[in-house]
Amino acid sequence: MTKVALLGAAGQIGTPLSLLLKTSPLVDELSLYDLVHAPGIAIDLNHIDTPAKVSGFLPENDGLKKALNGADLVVIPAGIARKPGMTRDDLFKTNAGVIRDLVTGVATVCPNAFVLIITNPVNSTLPIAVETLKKYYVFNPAKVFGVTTLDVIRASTFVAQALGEPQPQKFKVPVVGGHSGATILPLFSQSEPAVALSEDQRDAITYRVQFGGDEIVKAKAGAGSATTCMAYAGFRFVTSILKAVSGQSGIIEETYLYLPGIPGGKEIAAELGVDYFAVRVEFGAEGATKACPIEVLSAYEKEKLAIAVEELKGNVKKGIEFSAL
Ligand SMILES: NC(=O)C1=CN([C@@H]2O[C@H](COP(=O)(O)OP(=O)(O)OC[C@H]3O[C@@H](n4cnc5c(N)ncnc54)[C@H](O)[C@@H]3O)[C@@H](O)[C@H]2O)C=CC1
Ligand SMILES: O=C([O-])CC(=O)C(=O)O
Repeated sequence: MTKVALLGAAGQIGTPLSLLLKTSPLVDELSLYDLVHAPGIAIDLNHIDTPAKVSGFLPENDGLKKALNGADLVVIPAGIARKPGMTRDDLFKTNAGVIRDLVTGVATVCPNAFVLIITNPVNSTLPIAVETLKKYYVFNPAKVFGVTTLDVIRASTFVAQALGEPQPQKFKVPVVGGHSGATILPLFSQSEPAVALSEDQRDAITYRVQFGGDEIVKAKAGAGSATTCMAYAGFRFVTSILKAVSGQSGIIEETYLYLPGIPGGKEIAAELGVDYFAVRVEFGAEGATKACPIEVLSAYEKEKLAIAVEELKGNVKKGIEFSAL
């Protein structure tokens, strides 16, 4: 029996993600939690003819506790989203406290669950989640992740568009670093299959992956940021983890995590000089089993990597300092 809890379920990501999770054969129970509307969304979803049983909770009457009770995996898109003119870091003031409070719930109710943080700024909210779990002595580095799957999906999509290739999923492009602007680093030199990009194409696609979020924020003109593509990305990551948990081998996804806690991660963190970084990660039944080395970079990528690391250091520090207050 696998129970998934979705916190922030009534939001623009939460709603389509709850639909996708309801259709998953890997999910037996789905609990939805939000400040608003979650019980109604649960009833709505329960009219779908798939086996997963959905329940919905609001904060009153210990709703968070009930939502988390027995959860194997908790996915969190709760908090506020960007409007034009805002950076992801501008969300910190509101979302830092949201993550601390919700993860405190995880630490006390379902401390062994996987925890997937979608809420921005992920570069800082993941360290907050980790520090919160550490306070309760329940942090398991193999199970706590910042969701960066959308960056990977964008890299495949945009490179395929640039090359006029009809099957975007054919391109596996590692994306390392963090999840905002210059901290996002797609490694087109390591694309499989290999891609021959002109310098102009490489620069333009790298920029578009780094700032793809802004493209949507601008186009939505105040109505929010990436939502349906994020629900798709979040579902892909949840599915990969649940497949690995169910015994499937060979599962690899990029994710932003606390590297020193994972086999292979300590070396990468020492080399980079930062403990939190997205890399390709191998998954097994108990979570992350290996952080894959970043491999040989082009001169262009090396330059971008140094910029990403510097910016990330500040983002990580901000999250850790918040948690120390
Ligand atoms: N990691 C990634 O790649 C991406 C992350 N995001 C981030 O995901 C987050 C959610 O985005 P949207 O769904 O578009 O926002 P939204 O505003 O539509 O939904 C957020 C939901 O969270 C709920 N919420 C707020 N505080 C809460 C709390 N303390 N407990 C429970 N629920 C709470 C709200 O009631 C709302 O239903 C944002 O921070 C956004 O920046 C968005 C796209 C991509
Ligand atoms: O840009 C935003 O605020 C939402 C996001 O993280 C993305 O689209 O990658």
